[in-house]
Formats: sequence, structure tokens, C-alpha cells
Amino acid sequence: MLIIGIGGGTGSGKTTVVNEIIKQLPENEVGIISQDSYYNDTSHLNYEQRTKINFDHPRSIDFDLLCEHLKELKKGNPINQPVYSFVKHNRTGDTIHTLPRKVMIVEGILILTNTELRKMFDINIFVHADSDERLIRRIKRDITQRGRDIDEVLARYQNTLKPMHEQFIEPTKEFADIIIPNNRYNTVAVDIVRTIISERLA
Ligand SMILES: Nc1ncnc2c1ncn2[C@@H]1O[C@H](COP(=O)(O)OP(=O)(O)O)[C@@H](O)[C@H]1O
Ligand SMILES: O=c1ccn([C@@H]2O[C@H](COP(=O)(O)O)[C@@H](O)[C@H]2O)c(=O)[nH]1
Repeated sequence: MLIIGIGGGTGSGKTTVVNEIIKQLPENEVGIISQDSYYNDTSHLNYEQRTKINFDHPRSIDFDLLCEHLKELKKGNPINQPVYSFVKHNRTGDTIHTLPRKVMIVEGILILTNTELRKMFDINIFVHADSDERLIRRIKRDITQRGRDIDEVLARYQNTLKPMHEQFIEPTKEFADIIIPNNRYNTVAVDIVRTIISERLA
């Protein structure tokens, strides 16, 4: 199994890059694990309390479960990936039955901060976009897709997202084997990663 970790700040384009990478690859050969599925289960909190969580800090992620799941996939066993709702700020209770594939892609803002996870990755990729570009994308996405308003997005950006990005996420660039500049759609970089995967699948 080839495991690729794709990190980078919110709005840098990780999900978009992953979708482009897998577009022309055989569906049954490549699997995706999203760090977002592994936000801690916060069912013991009410909605108001959940809105106050710092979702950009590594402790907001259930890395134990994520590592355990990746180990199971490596052993050839399927896992049940939790489904997360950004609208409710919590797991939905549903799961996605995820089968082990020849290539597994793990993507998320904080995945490269975790030493145990990094040890399991064969290739570390960091997707970079400038912070103003990421903020613009985040405002548009969170308002249209995640049920936020402009005040919420900007307050979260100033209070937690920006400082956490600087403290935890940006430094993980150091661990990257490949940095994808993604201020514009980067088809060349996507092709390179796709070629690496195709060679492994051949
Ligand atoms: N290179 C790009 N140029 C312009 N918009 C982009 C680019 N890459 C992604 N986007 C858009 O930015 C938003 C965030 O992208 P997404 O892939 O969800 O980022 P991430 O997963 O890193 O948070 C989405 O609406 C997406 O369509
Ligand atoms: O309940 C939640 C959980 C997370 N967030 C924000 O999401 C991003 C990470 O997702 P990307 O798709 O990589 O952007 C993170 O910056 C959190 O602030 C949230 O708003 N609500």
C-alpha cells in the first residue's frame, strides 16, 4: 500500500487537488481518508458549546482513531470512517465503510503535525496558497456550503485559524517531499502526483 499524506492550510485547495488527482485513476485502486472525519466526537456538548471549540488546534482531532484506522487499512482490513457535519460541528453518527486500496490518500490541515501519522506516509505533500487567497476562498465556501455568516468566518479567522495556522500548520511544510503552489490551479503538479500513483498501480 502506498500512503500519501496531503496537508496545508484551510482553503489551500487540498480537497480540490485530491479530486483532480483521483479523477482519471481507477476508482477501486485509490481510497481517501479525510482528517475532517476524525474531529473529536463532541456529542456531550450542546451546539453553543461546540461553536467555541478551536477546530484548528491538533487536540481537536482524534488522532488515535485516525492512526488506528490507517493501521487496519494497512493490514488489509476495512474501516468505518465517521461522517462529520460542519453545520452541526459534530459527527453525524453515520459512517462510511472504507476498503483498503493500493493507494490511500490522507488529507487534512493538521495531518502532518502528527509524528505517528507521518511515519506511516510514504509521501508527504503540502498544498500552499497565500493567506489572503485562502481567506477569500474560506469566506466564499463557508457561507455557501457550511452555513456560516461573514462575521463568524472573520472572527474565527482572527481568533483561532490564523494563529493556529502559523503555530502548527505552516511549520509542517518542513516535512513535505512535494510542495504544490496552488494560488492558481496547478495542473502540472497534479499530473506529477498522478504519474507517481500510476507507476505504483502499474
Ligand atoms: N487553485 C484554485 N483557484 C481558485 N479556487 C480554488 C483553487 N483551489 C481550490 N479552490 C476553491 O477554494 C475553495 C476551498 O478549496 P478546498 O479544496 O475545499 O480547500 P481545502 O480542502 O484545502 O480547505 C473551494 O471552493 C475550491 O473550489
Ligand atoms: O466543526 C467544524 C470543524 C472544522 N471547522 C473548520 O474547518 C477547517 C478544516 O477544514 P478544511 O476543509 O481543510 O478547510 C478548519 O480550519 C476549521 O476551522 C469548522 O469550521 N467547523
